[in-house]
Amino acid sequence: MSERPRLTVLSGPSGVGKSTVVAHMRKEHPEVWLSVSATTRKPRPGEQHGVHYFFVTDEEMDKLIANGELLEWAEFAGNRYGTPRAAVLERLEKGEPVLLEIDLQGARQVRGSMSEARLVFLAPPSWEELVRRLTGRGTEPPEVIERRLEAARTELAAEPEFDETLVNTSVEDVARELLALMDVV
Ligand SMILES: Nc1nc2c(ncn2[C@@H]2O[C@H](COP(=O)(O)OP(=O)(O)O)[C@@H](O)[C@H]2O)c(=O)[nH]1
Ligand SMILES: Nc1ncnc2c1ncn2[C@@H]1O[C@H](COP(=O)(O)OP(=O)(O)O)[C@@H](O)[C@H]1O
Repeated sequence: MSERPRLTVLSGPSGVGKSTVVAHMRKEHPEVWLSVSATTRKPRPGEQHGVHYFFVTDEEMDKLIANGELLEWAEFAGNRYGTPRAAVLERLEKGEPVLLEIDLQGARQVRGSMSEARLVFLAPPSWEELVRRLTGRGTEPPEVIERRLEAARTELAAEPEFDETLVNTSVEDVARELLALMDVV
């Protein structure tokens, strides 16, 4: 156990399996606190306000940004996403392990503002497998998938900026590796 649990950032291209890995990990370790982001994206079927995201309007997002309420924020594939600052700082103060699942631009901002953060990159086993997962998820129309794959090329190229890389071949293995990196097990 380290003296003070650090902030861990998990990033990686859309469709690589971030949500799947995090959900698997938290099933067995609910003490890992996952920040709930605000987003202007519309909810997918089954997504709940306050659980998966805080779904906000453009005006509400403008206010969150203007009031300095976000630790970081970014525009990704046509929508804005941001991490509510207060909740993260509160958990870190209490010494709880904190996980942010955010995009590359957000990860860079956190690196700049919180030097103790550990940045973890989740990589696909191959480009073809990433396309298969993103397409197979069936949550986005083809033009949105295209946009996300375009972003994915930039994100994959930025992998060397991260402290650690985990390849998502097996959800179970990656979840275990992530827990170990977070000093939870
Ligand atoms: N910068 C930033 N990115 C976020 C935040 N929340 C989610 N994201 C990222 O935004 C991207 C799109 O998320 P989403 O629309 O849920 O699609 P999915 O990751 O493919 O399921 C992903 O890379 C997320 O990690 C946030 O608060 N800040
Ligand atoms: N290790 C894996 N092997 C095969 N399929 C996976 C794996 N991890 C995730 N998936 C599948 O890939 C798709 C995208 O995963 P998701 O967790 O939504 O990605 P992200 O949150 O990174 O956008 C989902 O259909 C999920 O079931």
